[in-house]
Amino acid sequence: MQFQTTRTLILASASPRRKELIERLNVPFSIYTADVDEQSIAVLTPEQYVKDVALLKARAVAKMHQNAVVIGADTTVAQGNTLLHKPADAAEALAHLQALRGKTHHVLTAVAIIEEDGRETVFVEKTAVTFKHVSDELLHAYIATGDPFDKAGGYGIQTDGMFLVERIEGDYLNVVGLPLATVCEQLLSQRIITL
Ligand SMILES: Cc1cn([C@H]2C[C@H](O)[C@@H](COP(=O)(O)OP(=O)(O)OP(=O)(O)O)O2)c(=O)[nH]c1=O
Repeated sequence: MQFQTTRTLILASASPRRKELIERLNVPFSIYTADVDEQSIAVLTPEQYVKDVALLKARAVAKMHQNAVVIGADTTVAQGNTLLHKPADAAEALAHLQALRGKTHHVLTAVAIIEEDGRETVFVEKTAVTFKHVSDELLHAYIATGDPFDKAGGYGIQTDGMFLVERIEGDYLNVVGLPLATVCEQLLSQRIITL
């Protein structure tokens, strides 16, 4: 697909997955990131938390690039009201994956769009993911690949985490880090991109 834009687009993300997905729109964009303190955000509900973090990321970049449309995102894994962030070490990765094993959890990605005039739009997409009843042996082997550590919940559905997944309900790309179809729909509706 080839979309058009006359605006300056910035992706406020260091995630290689988000970069690859935004590239599929075939419009020019740049990447800038700013350090944010995600721990400063209070967790009221998983929905509110991801929205606030996505906004924090987008605002930190928009502050320095006021003539651009800035897109920020945050992906978080929620099991009920418990959030499972990126694991700090192998023990935490194992704890996350054992907690997710044989059950259904939700992956929430919030996308925040800040326009040149400061107008903010934020939305959340939710995908239900059910894990298989996998063995500890498989979990150890998966953790040894190093894949869990830069990913919310400690797995990547698009990488070897695929061996843990029984089924999903909702947008697959939302789990990978950006619900591209909804992002595209939103950018079209705000006339940030056109056909
Ligand atoms: C559950 C899951 C998460 N993830 C990734 C998506 C996100 O990149 C990451 C969650 O961390 P985020 O904090 O959302 O993003 P990030 O730190 O990678 O990048 P930035 O803050 O600069 O935008 O987990 C996968 O790649 N696959 C999966 O299956």
